[in-house]
Amino acid sequence: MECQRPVFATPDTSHLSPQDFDLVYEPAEDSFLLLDALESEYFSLRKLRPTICVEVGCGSGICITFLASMFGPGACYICTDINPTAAKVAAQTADQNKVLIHPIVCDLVNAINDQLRGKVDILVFNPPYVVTPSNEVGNGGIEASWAGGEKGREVIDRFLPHAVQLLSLQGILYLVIIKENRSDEIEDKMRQFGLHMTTVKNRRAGKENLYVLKFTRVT
Ligand SMILES: C[S@@+](CC[C@H](N)C(=O)[O-])C[C@H]1O[C@@H](n2cnc3c(N)ncnc32)[C@H](O)[C@@H]1O
Repeated sequence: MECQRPVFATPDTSHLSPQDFDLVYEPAEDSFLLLDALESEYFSLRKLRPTICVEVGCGSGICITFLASMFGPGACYICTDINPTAAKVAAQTADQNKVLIHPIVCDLVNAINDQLRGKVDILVFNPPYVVTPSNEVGNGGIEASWAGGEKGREVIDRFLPHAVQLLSLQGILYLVIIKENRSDEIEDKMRQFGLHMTTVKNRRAGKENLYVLKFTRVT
């Protein structure tokens, strides 16, 4: 008998107000595409028996909360954001949805790099990917949600070498990008680090062509 993939509810963010979303990224098409991708990967991810899941740039906390609902209390759920309000709001989202997460305020994965090297089973990042002038990158606050600099890749390119180091042998990275970020160039970079890339989801949303890329170690 064929086993049906379970459907997971989108985390409840009704506790967040419009004022919260002046300070923290409001879940949008990119966030929901990432949730769809994770849900579609449920069986492959379950096989990993994940023990450590990390989201970089958690914003409202919708994605890490979704992962925590998928895999339950057997794993540890850590998320980071450079925006302190995002870390606070993400903790509230987890509470609202009755899961436990550990938000950390830091640049990318600086605070967990050493302790979690080679230990992360599921790593996700919906990064600031919009093509903007370089001087808009890393300005903090809500602008940090989208400002990606040249080719929209300045934050992504800084993150990729860290991702490679964090992943466990079986670990999987899911990364949201848009067409302008040049998936072919990202694929070349990651191949040099020994990672194989596939596309899990692709959707057009207004002007944006969104992709969820998946990276695994070449065995
Ligand atoms: C596009 S939003 C995604 C938010 C959330 N994950 C979602 O999918 O709705 C990008 C997030 O990355 C965070 N961010 C940007 N630069 C970062 C950095 N250098 N280190 C950690 N987080 C960063 C932003 O503050 C923002 O919350």
